[in-house]
Amino acid sequence: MPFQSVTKLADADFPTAWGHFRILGFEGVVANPIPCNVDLPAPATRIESAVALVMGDIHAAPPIVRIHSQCLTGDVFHSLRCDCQQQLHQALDMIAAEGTGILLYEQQEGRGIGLMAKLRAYELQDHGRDTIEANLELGYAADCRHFELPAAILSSLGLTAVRLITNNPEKVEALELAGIQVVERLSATVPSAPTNAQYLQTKREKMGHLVL
Ligand SMILES: Nc1nc2c(ncn2[C@@H]2O[C@H](COP(=O)(O)OP(=O)(O)OP(=O)(O)O)[C@@H](O)[C@H]2O)c(=O)[nH]1
Ligand SMILES: [Zn+2]
Repeated sequence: MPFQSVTKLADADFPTAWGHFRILGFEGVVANPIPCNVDLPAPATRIESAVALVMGDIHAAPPIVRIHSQCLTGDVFHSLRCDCQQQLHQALDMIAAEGTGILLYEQQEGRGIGLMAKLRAYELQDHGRDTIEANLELGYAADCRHFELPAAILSSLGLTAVRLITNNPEKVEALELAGIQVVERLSATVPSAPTNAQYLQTKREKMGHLVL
């Protein structure tokens, strides 16, 4: 999906529990976005935003990168329905251990369907649907995300090669397509729990994620 523009809007000091980062804010304008829901009209343009947490010298060698999709329920409320919060913390632990790396936090809540639709999908899952079936029943694609904005941000940071923390082959493909070499894929697998076992099984069996 082509971007009309990708702009860096802010670059500030950012001390955290994991160490010292810079926090960068980016905005991208997408022209003629493909609608994600069959029942909703597509706007002429869509604005996407993402945050980059940058630690250390990211140009000395291909840095560790995590592209993390927003999950309010997991990241903020520590939900046990998914593995997002543990993945977020694991990635920040890995970056802190190396003293360098980038966490891209992109606002594609609920695999791009938005928070309210994700909560409605949870309701359907409570009645037996898996994550994909619930999205489809609400008129959405199984996964509405695309990863052009994170790729464009990495390019704008002057990177041509990274080590990517992910189990999702689509993220690797998206970066490679954008001319960013993924020289290593680092596993984003975290221990499963009874509350997220079916969620992880669907990712593995129906979405092709490399969850061990
Ligand atoms: N639609 C929908 N989205 C969900 C659900 N559970 C979690 N999500 C969203 O899924 C996104 C995370 O995607 P995942 O498929 O778990 O993982 P990934 O980012 O593709 O892959 P990794 O890089 O391996 O973590 C976040 O935006 C969550 O809000 C759900 O039941 N339904
Ligand atoms: Zn989550």
